Formats: sequence, structure tokens, C-alpha cells
Amino acid sequence: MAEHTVIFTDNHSDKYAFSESLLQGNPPEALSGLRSLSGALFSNARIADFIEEEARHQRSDLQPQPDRELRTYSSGERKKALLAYLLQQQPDFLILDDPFDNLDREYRESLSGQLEELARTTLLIQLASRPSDVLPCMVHRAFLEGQNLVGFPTYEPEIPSGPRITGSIPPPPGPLPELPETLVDFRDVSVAYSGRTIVRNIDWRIRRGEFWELRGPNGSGKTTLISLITGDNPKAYGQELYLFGTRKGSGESVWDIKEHIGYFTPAMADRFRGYHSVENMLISGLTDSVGLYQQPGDLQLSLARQWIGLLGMEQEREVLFRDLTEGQQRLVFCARAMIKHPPLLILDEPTAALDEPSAFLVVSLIRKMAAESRTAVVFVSHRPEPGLHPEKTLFLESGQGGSRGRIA
Ligand SMILES: Nc1ncnc2c1ncn2[C@@H]1O[C@H](COP(=O)(O)OP(=O)(O)OP(=O)(O)O)[C@@H](O)[C@H]1O
Repeated sequence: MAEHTVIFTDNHSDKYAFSESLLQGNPPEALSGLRSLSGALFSNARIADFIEEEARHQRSDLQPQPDRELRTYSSGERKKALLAYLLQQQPDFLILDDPFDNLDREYRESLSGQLEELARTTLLIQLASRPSDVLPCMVHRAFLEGQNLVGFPTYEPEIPSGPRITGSIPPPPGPLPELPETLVDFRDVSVAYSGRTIVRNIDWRIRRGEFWELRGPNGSGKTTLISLITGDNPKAYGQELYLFGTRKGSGESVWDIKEHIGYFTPAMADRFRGYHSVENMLISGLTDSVGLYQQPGDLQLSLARQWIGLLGMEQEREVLFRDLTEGQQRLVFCARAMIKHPPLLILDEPTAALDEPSAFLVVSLIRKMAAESRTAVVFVSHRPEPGLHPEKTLFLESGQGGSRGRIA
């Protein structure tokens, strides 16, 4: 009989193929007990699939409330909804792919309690990129090397020390745009949905070249604030909010704003099918499209190659994006958002679900960009990120009547 098993992963682990093999009844010998059982997958990628389905068809099967889109829920709320949805199907086993990623302490504790309870009736297979995430109920341990399970049932993970990015940030493709010193200016901004205030009286000024962290628990309003900047949120209108020197809602187009912003969140990589080479992915960061439809110029090629050199990915230059490890994909997406040296770079939980060495590599790339360019960087996270050392942090502190901001 199979027991609760934690499978440690790193960025070379093929979690996708492995999970599929379990769900399709072809487990490796060590987990042969799963062969005739029905399984379900709890992962960020599944949530991303539902959101994509919703974007295409205005609805998906995962819709906690009929009149509200899944994409508008916070990460913690989405995970709760996915778990409830999967449990309705009464699976014999549940694959938990980094279940605690993107969750703050409160949600972690509540989910962890729920999973421990579930472990009494349902077999759990946890995929863990961070040893500190392992659920106490786990009986067996193994490591996923590529698609193969090794070290079963007593694998002990090592705590590795991480490599870092060395070398310098390549130059921008051309002169930087003339912009005012203050790029973003929130003046006493409050946002409410259906009468419930989410953030209250936010004052936040981001100046050229500053390195910010935006930190707060799940549901505190981080994504809401960011979407006011990136132009995706109608609540921005009527606020006293200035972007790149222009008051929001004074006739600027979303494209005027987007032109000055580099943005990355891991859901972009989850959704992206990835039939482009690393080199083309980077060049596409200069042309504002995913993929490439024209022959790149010499300058574009040269810059892309300099970035590839910085990332230490010369061997992967022609490799298709989909064939990279998850850590490499994140690095490429971050570099793609940086290559133009946008005046403002927003990275929304860029290290979620990465193993520690890869998270460290992504953080060291971001620090380098913040230190060596005129780009203002905003790193969004719900927990302190080891090694980040931002210059300033805006903490969103949940409270009665919405989150308030505290700058430190
Ligand atoms: N369109 C909407 N309608 C109703 N409520 C919304 C909408 N968009 C966001 N909310 C609510 O606002 C709150 C803040 O959400 P937001 O996604 O900004 O939080 P967050 O800090 O980014 O959380 P997380 O770290 O989990 O992503 C949540 O309770 C969310 O459910």
C-alpha cells in the first residue's frame, strides 16, 4: 500500500511529466500502489489553466462565485477554491505541487491544517522544492531526478549554497526616455470592491532608480495596487494617481503606460507554451511581443547575446523555452522584462515555487539590475526574500476597513 510521500524537486525535475504519469496510472515502481487509484493535481499551473479558460470563454469550472472572475481573487483564495473543487471529485490521491507557494503564514497554517486533516482519508504526494515546506504527515521521501524517482523511501535533501550572477548588466538599446524624477505617485489612494475597502489612504512615491519591495499578507491588496499602475484596473480612474508625470485618467492610453513598464509574474511562464528559442525570447523583450515575427537587427542580436552571457546560458541559446528548467525560464522571463531598461520594472512574486539555489539566482539578477541601471524596481512578495535587500519597503498591513501602507 502506498504511503504519504514527499518528493523533493529541483529545477531539473520534470514535475509535469511525473505528475502526468501518476495521474494516468503509470507510476514508477516505488509508487506502484497508485496504479489503479484516481488522482487529482493541486498546483499553480492548474489555477493558471482555469484563468486562461476564463479569459477565453468568460467562464471556467473553477468559479467560487457566479458573478466574479477567478483572476480577481488573491492567491490564497484561489488555492482554497481549487482544493474544494478537487475534493468534490473525491480522488484517492492528491498530488500537491508546492502547495505553500505564494501563501503567507496565515494561509499556510490554515492550508497545512486542512491537508493534515485530509491525510487521514486521502493519500498525499507532495512535490517540494523547499525542504522547509514538507508536511509533517509525510512518511516516505524521495527525489525527482529528471523524470526518475531516486532515494526512495528515505531521501535526505542537502541544503545547497547558491551560485550567483556575475558580470555587468548590458546597456540599454538606446537613449532612456525623458521622464520626471517621480515615476509613480499615489496620493491618499483607497480602493473598495462591492463596498469592502481593500486598501486605504495609500501614499507611495516611486522615483527613478529606486529599489522597492511591496510586501503584505495574502489578500492585503498588493496585486490591486500593482494593477492600478499597470493599467489593468478601472478603479484607478478618479484616484489621485500620477504615472510618469501624468494624472491617471487624463487621456493617456494603456500603451503609453505599458511602454514604460517591464513586468513579470510566474503565471506568465505557466501560460506560455514556449516554442521560441531563448535568444528570440530575449529579443522579443525589445519588440514588446512574445515570439518574433521579423528578422532581428544586429543591435538586438548583440544585446540578446550579452544578456545570455550574463545569465550564463550560452549553451541554451538555441534551446526552446519549453525545454528549459523552471529556474532558467524565470531567469529568461526576468531578463526579457529588463532588456529594454524600462523606467519601471515590476516583478510579482518572481521566485514562487523555485528551489532555493534558483530563487537565489533570480534575486541576484534583480539586485544587479537595481544596482546597475536607472530602472526603478518593485519586487512584490508576501514574505521576506533572502538576500534581496531592497532600499525601501512598502508594507501593506491588514486591518479593519482595509490595508494601510507603512514605509520602512
Ligand atoms: N474585482 C474584484 N472584486 C471583488 N473583490 C476583489 C476584486 N479584486 C480583488 N478583490 C479582493 O481584494 C482583496 C485583495 O486582493 P489582492 O489580489 O490585491 O491581494 P494580494 O495582496 O495581491 O494577495 P495575494 O498575495 O494572495 O495575491 C482580496 O480579498 C480579493 O478577493
